[in-house]
Amino acid sequence: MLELSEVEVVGVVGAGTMGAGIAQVAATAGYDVVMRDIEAEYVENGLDSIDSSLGRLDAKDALPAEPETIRDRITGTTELAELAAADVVVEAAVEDMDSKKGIFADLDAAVNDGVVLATNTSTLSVTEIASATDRADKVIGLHFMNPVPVMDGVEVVVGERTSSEVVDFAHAFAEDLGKETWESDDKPGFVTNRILMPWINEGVRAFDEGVADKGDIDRGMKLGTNVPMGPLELADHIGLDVVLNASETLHEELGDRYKPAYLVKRKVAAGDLGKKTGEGFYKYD
Ligand SMILES: NC(=O)c1ccc[n+]([C@@H]2O[C@H](COP(=O)([O-])OP(=O)(O)OC[C@H]3O[C@@H](n4cnc5c(N)ncnc54)[C@H](O)[C@@H]3O)[C@@H](O)[C@H]2O)c1
Repeated sequence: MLELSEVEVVGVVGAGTMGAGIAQVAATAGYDVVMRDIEAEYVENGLDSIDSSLGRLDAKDALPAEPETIRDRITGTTELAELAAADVVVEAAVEDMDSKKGIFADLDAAVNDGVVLATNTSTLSVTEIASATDRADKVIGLHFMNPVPVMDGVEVVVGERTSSEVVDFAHAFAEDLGKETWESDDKPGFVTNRILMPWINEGVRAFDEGVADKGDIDRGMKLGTNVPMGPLELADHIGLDVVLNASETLHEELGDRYKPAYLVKRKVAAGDLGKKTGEGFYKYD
């Protein structure tokens, strides 16, 4: 299934922040979507967040169809077997190698031979994930950015065995979802997180070492380098647990310049994970 014109059904694994976003943009582009999570409650939460997001976009006249029409294209399920209908699958489950390998082995058995299996991993090796399947040539990274319906970019990550046809297909598919793409080799952190994680950790260390107040660090980077969020704000937005996990993976692979900042570890230990828990470097209502 390497012709985009033959793709009718998009499978999505995981109905969390990213899975729900990917399901939403695929349905908005006109595809039927099967979104699978492990518990009915997680599926429902994912569908609720899609409803809210579609409602917000509709209020801004930013949808190509009625929100109900788009929403009706999405089927939520806990059944792996329902993914058998998919012509391409994007996995957006937990960032853990053993889990991803288990999911890819299951997908490999569940879907047709020609189906491309993409992972939304932020930092894990696409090649290693692909090794859990008998179709490593059809496994690729499609690294969507958060929030998926809002962010324009998708990083296409090429594994050791990914075929050039699958790379072309991945770019075309992401573009059809309204995204612009860039390509990265399968090296730790790809382009984005390899550069972003040390930037965030350095911002946290600068704060910890008293270089400036946290507000001044964020304002300095925004006004000084034209980024929309400074490092501490962005860390809160991403989730400090996610930043720590990504930094630890990169540290393991790339050495000491990727060492997570101490304050990130301490905040995660305290349960202050950023926006999602109401407190990180800043407090949220
Ligand atoms: N959140 C971000 O900013 C962001 C950005 C880019 C990439 N990513 C990557 O996307 C992936 C998902 O991240 P997220 O933030 O959406 O996580 P999340 O925790 O919000 O959602 C993950 C979902 O996957 C489900 N899940 C776990 N095992 C599963 C299985 N076997 N089958 C089906 N569903 C399963 C969980 O129940 C959960 O609902 C991760 O690999 C992450 O690194 C996240």
